[in-house]
Amino acid sequence: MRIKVCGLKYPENINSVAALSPDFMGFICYSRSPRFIGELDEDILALLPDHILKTGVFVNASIERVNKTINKYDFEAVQLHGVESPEYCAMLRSKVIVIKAFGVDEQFDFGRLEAYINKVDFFLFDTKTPAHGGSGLSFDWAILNQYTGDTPFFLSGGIGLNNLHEVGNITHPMLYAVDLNSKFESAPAIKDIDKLKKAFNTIKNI
Ligand SMILES: O=C(O)c1ccccc1NCC(=O)[C@H](O)[C@H](O)COP(=O)(O)O
Repeated sequence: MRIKVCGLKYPENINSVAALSPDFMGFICYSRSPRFIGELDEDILALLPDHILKTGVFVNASIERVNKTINKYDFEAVQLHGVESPEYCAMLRSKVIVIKAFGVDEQFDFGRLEAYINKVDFFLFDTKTPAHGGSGLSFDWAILNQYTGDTPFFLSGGIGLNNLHEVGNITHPMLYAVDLNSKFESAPAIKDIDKLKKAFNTIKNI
């Protein structure tokens, strides 16, 4: 099981999380989020180990702005949390790994995903909220049984030490990674390293 830690912003904390060797680190490029990276110095990210995929997280940004930000931070992946179209995703996929996020609730229609097949590398299933992400709320993971596609996915939304062990009960063959964010914070964008260490140990045994 791969691990993504999302919502990093502060240099010292970024380096402490990197020392845990997650597979992906997410940097929020959406100004309405409390985890927005703002004018984060690109030299901080340039020093991260190559095996950690630096991921820019966007919500309905223009392709120009996404491309500019990819170039600035040398992102290897983008995660898209708005209503980005399959064509938009395909344009970015010629350059970086594309993770398309969907807000899931009881009414979610997995048929919507068909248009994205071969246009994205991964789906990310998050809890549907008006804030687009970072809610700290989980959804009913049983809904994932309705997903019969073969694009691998990240499980996201309100994952914490309280429910992480239940991830081990998910037998879906396309579950690729778990996404850890607000449940591992002492304040927005400040990750609690001890909590993350516990989570990494749990995930290693899944
Ligand atoms: O984290 C945010 O503030 C955020 C805001 C807007 C769009 C996406 C955002 N985060 C993206 C993520 O990958 C989060 O890890 C995901 O939404 C789950 O967050 P949480 O429920 O806090 O675990």
